[in-house]
Amino acid sequence: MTELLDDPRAAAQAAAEYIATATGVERHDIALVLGSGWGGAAGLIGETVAELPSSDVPGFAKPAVAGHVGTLRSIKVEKTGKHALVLGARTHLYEGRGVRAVVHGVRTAAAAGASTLVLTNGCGGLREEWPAGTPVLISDHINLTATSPIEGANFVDLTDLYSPRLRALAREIDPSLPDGVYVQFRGPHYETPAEVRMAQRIGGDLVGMSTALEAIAAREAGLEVLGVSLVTNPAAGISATPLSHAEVIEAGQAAGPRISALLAAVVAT
Ligand SMILES: Nc1nc2[nH]c(I)nc2c(=O)[nH]1
Repeated sequence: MTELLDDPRAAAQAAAEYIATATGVERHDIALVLGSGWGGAAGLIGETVAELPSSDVPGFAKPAVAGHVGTLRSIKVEKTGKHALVLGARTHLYEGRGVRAVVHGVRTAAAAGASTLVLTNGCGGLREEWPAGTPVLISDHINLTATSPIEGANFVDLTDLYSPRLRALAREIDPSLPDGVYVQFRGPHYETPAEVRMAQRIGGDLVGMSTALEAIAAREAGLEVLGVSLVTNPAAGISATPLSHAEVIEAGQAAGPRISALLAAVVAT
């Protein structure tokens, strides 16, 4: 049986056409993927024009957990009149749907007309000076997934993949934002303390299970990318006293207003 994603380009086109019809918005200028802890940002970006279950959009996953339906939101940015497409549901590589499914949302955003992509995530922090709740601008990544969304002899350059222009703009809004290198592991297990030490030694500052593959696909599609991580926990072995899950959730929530305001300001520029 042929799968829609057997032809990624056609699948993205079909998804973009579905979104244009379902939302009544012909073209979306900017797309955002909201990771763990970033959900509150959508409400600050502007007025929701339409919201639809991601699972209704061609190529997007059916809800993994019954009742847990991710949504796509079309938001009109007040200040600029631009249209933002907020992808509330992310497919992770560890779900086993393949790398085409992981980057389908990014390719759909490009097909929908976006020229800018904001990728956010929750992640583990490798620096003791970055407690849970610290937002970090991704300056570069290390892809430890051993795969790529790019197929065939298409040797895409990834220099400045995380736009220096957009990072400078974010830092004008919040000068205290540090830069960090994000290391994507496949997951779903967390890293061992030895793997965390390895990630530090090879130049990583953050560890996660998303973002790098999406950013590569975004570059291939010609999108300008801003990546922002929210440290939600010290990575394994970093902190002598591991946070409880409740403390991790609390730290993420406490950071909510600051990171939501940052995203809203970036989108409105
Ligand atoms: N790989 C990895 N992903 C994460 N996501 C979150 I939230 N915390 C972590 C973490 O410590 N490691």
